[in-house]
Amino acid sequence: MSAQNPLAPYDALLYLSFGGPERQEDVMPFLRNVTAGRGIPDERLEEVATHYRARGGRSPINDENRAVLTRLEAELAARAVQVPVVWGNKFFDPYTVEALRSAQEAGARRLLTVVTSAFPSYSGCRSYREDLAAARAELEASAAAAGAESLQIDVLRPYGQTRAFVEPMKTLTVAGLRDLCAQAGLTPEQVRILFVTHSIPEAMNAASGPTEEPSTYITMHTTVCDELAAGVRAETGVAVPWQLVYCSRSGPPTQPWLEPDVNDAIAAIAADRDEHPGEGGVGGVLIVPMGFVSDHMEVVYDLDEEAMATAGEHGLAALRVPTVRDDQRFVSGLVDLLLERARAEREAPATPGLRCPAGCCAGRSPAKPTVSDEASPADAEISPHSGESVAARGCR
Ligand SMILES: CC1=C(CCC(=O)O)c2cc3nc(cc4[nH]c(cc5[nH]c(cc1n2)c(C)c5CCC(=O)O)c(CCC(=O)O)c4C)C(CCC(=O)O)=C3C
Ligand SMILES: [Fe+2]
Repeated sequence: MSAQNPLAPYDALLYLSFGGPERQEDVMPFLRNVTAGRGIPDERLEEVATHYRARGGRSPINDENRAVLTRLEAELAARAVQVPVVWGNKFFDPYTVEALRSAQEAGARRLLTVVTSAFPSYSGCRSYREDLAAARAELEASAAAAGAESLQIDVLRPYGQTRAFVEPMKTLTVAGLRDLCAQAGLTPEQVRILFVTHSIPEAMNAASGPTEEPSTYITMHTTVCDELAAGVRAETGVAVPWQLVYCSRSGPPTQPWLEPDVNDAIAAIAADRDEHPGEGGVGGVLIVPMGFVSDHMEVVYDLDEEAMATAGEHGLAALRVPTVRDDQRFVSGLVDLLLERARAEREAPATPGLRCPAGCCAGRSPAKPTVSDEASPADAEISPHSGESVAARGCR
C-alpha cells in the first residue's frame, strides 16, 4: 500500500446499496429477495410490484446510485485518493459478493464501506453488515478466492446527523419552502413542514442503535429535524411548525409500526385548518424526505404519488423537497467522513465509536454474523449511533 494513500489503511471503497429492478422481469425476483424467508404474503408483493410496474419495472435507485458514484469518483480523484471504488447491492444485481470479488481482484485487502441508508435500524445498518459477512463467506468459499487472504471490511458510521448530510438537506429545505410559498401564494407562517422517513416496526425501532440506548432511530432523526427547522428559521425568521412522520409501512396491520403516516398527518393538518377557519390559515405542506439519501421508490411513489394526492384531496398546496442525491456538498462531505475514519484507524484505532457496538441494531433472531462491529466495552459508552452523543456534539 502506498504511503501516499490518504485513505490508508483502506485500499478500496465499497458503495453498498439496497438494489432494485430495472425491467419488468426483475420485479418479482427482486421482491422475493427482499422478503426471503419472511413469509410476506404474495398479495402484498403484488401490491408493491404495481408501484414498480407502473414505472416500467424500473426503480430509480440504481440510476441515483450511478450518479452518486460518478460524483464520488470525481471527488476522490480531486483529493488524490486513488483506490478502486466498487458498487454492490444487498438485494439485486450487482450483488455485494460481486463487488467484493472485484475489489479483491484489484488487490484490495481492507475495505471501507458507505451504506446508502443514513440512519441506524436493523434494515439500514445491521442487515447491511450481515449481508457483508455473508458475501465475504461466499467469496471465501468460492474456488476463485482459494488461497486469497480474507478481506477486512469496515463500515462508515451512520451519517444522517453529520454536516455532510444535514447542510445540503437544509439548503434544499429552505429552497423548497420558498418555492412552495411562491407557487401557492403562501407565507411561511401558512406552511407546515412534514419531515418524512421510512416507517419501521416499533420493535425494530426499540432495538435500533446500541442495545442499552434504545430508539436511536427516532432520536437521530429528531436531532436532524431540529437542525433543519433551525436552518429554516435562520433563513426566513419564521419558526415553521414541523413533525416527523413516516411512509412505506408494510407488515401485517396487527404489528405496530412507527406513526403517524404522512397521509394521516396531512389529513390531520387539514382537519385542524377546518376547525380554525379564517384569513392566513394553513395552506400548504412541505414534504421533506429527510430519511432518504436519494429518490428511492418510497419517495417517488409514496410521497410524489400518494402524499401529493392526499394533499390535493384536502385542498392543501404541497411540494416535495428533493433528496440530497449527488449534491456536491453531500458527496464531498461523505469523502470528508471517509478520510476522517481512515485517519482515526491509522492514529487511534481504539477510539470509541468507530464501529457499531456488538448487539447494535439487533433485530431478528437467530443472530447472524456481521462485519465491522465489536465487543469493546468502550464502544458501548460513546457509540456512533448514540442519540445522546449526537446531541452533545451537535451535527458535525
Ligand atoms: C429503514 C428502511 C430503509 C432505509 C431507508 C432507505 O435507505 O431508503 C429501507 C430501504 C429500502 N427499502 C426498499 C424496498 C423495500 N423494503 C421493503 C420492506 C421493508 N423495508 C423496511 C425498512 C427500510 N427499508 C422494513 C422494516 C420493511 C418490512 C419488511 C422487512 O422487515 O424487511 C420491501 C418489501 C415489500 C414491502 O413489504 O413493502 C421493499 C420492496 C428500498 C428500495 C426502493 C427502490 O426500489 O427504490 C430501499 C432503499
Ligand atoms: Fe424497505
